[in-house]
Amino acid sequence: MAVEVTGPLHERYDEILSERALELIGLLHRELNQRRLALLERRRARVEEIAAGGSLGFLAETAAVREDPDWRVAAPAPGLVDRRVEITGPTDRKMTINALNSGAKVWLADHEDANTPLWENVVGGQLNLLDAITRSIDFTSEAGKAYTLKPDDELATIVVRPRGWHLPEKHILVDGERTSGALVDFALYLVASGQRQLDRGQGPYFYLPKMESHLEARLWNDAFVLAQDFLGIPRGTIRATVLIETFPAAFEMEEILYELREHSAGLNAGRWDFMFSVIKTYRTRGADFQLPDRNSVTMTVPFMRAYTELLVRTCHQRGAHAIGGMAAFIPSKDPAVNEQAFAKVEADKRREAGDGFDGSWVAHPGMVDTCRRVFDEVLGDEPNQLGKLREDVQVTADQLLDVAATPGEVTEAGLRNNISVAVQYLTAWLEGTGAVGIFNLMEDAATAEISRSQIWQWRQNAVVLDTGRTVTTELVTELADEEIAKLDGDPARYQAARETFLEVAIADEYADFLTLPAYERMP
Ligand SMILES: CC(=O)SCCNC(=O)CCNC(=O)[C@H](O)C(C)(C)COP(=O)(O)OP(=O)(O)OC[C@H]1O[C@@H](n2cnc3c(N)ncnc32)[C@H](O)[C@@H]1OP(=O)(O)O
Ligand SMILES: O=CC(=O)O
Ligand SMILES: [Mg+2]
Repeated sequence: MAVEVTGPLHERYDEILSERALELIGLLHRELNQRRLALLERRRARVEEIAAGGSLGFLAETAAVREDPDWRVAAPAPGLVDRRVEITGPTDRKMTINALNSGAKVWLADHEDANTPLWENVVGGQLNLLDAITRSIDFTSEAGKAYTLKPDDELATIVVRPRGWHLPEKHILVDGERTSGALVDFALYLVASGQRQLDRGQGPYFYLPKMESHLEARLWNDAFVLAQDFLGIPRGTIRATVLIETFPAAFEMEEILYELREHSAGLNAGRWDFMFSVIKTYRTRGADFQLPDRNSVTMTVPFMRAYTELLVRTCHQRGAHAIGGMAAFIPSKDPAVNEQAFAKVEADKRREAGDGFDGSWVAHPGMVDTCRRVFDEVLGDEPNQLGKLREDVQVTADQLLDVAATPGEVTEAGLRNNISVAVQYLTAWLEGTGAVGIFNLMEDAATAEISRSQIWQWRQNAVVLDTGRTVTTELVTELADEEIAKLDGDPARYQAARETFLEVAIADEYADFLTLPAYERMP
């Protein structure tokens, strides 16, 4: 059986779904898919061990990698030396132009947390990237506003984030099997745009999400080697920054860098998925691993400090960039809210720059200047802080695991907020939009995962709220209906999201990712 495309073929889709791209997808699938599925199974086995009383920790079998002082990752590639401000966002046409023009050094072109893997987004996003790279992109809004790219030297470097290892792609089959969304996004970009990026003096660069172990990093590295050999481009051409955004990966940062060292462009502290993963991994272990209301878990609580400090030290010891995470505040039309949002983003970036991060993320073009100004002050004339080795940092496994030291309470307002955010986000996601502003915050797949996972854990732990009510299936269902009634428009619009929400927030069997059942509801 061959490689089959079952999704509709719209105008120009043949430029992305080329024979060569499909051939590469076939090769990657046949060589790597069994390993991918086995690694996903391994994730489940680890959660079961933890549920039975086990614990995460640094690995004995990889001690030699951590103890060898001599290895380093590859030197930074062109366009990735100075990464003081990185903007993230989906790859629709208007946002592609806005992000590239934003003044950020890097644009994380997102096919992951900020994207719904609707077929039209999967292929259409790649077309927009191709047009951006060939400088042929433009856009006119319904109101007649025209968008074009600024001159080359003012544009951000493109770094594409493919889907995580867990998501399938149902519109491309190999030998009758669904393919991996991660490998599809990777291969489509590499074949359509990789050489063009090299011709422009940069390269095919990626951000790799949601990995849980160094073995998953090895799988990516093997995909890179296979793809480079297939295309006849030198090994090490592809570069990848790995998001350390799962609890297990925090114990394998050094090993992840090592596996990818020839292709590595550093690590990023993906705080939102990290928080989701903490809840998910220890969800049945009672109060010691229970977090309070989502909005009260800041980056300065002990386990978050431990994780980010260790990340900077690990990266800089190995010559790799350490990139900070996303403050979810976005500009608001309300001046008081706006002032607070900017103050919070500034404080967040100031902490990161002071800790030694080489740059950080913003969710909105309006935040680029704030982040740049803060990093400018700390970097001076240097493009990064790779020389700041942070030898003062010593982080133990116990510090990484100290979730219990997080202050804060679980309130009914927090529960209602989680319900409303999750339902509103799922509604947008099912309609094809993967990032939205809700209650003055950026919400995406990672933040929605926190909301629904907290509810699952609070119900599991029968938490008593500040109002004296206990979190039960009945209470969550009742509050969901109350919160949906407050939303604008026809309540019928929220029905599919309500059903998906209840499935992922209170069903006895915990769904590994909310996007998995949601994807099955999509065409
Ligand atoms: C946990 C994580 O993984 S974080 C990374 C993943 N998440 C993201 O990337 C989210 C990125 N941010 C966004 O998608 C958006 O900022 C949103 C959805 C939160 C808010 O977007 P909007 O509601 O359009 O905000 P707003 O109306 O203030 O936008 C003003 C302008 O900025 C543009 N804009 C806003 N955010 C972005 C962005 N991230 N990239 C490019 N352009 C952007 C808008 O398109 C709009 O353009 P226009 O004036 O030309 O029409
Ligand atoms: O991808 C980033 C995160 O915080 O999650
Ligand atoms: Mg994430």
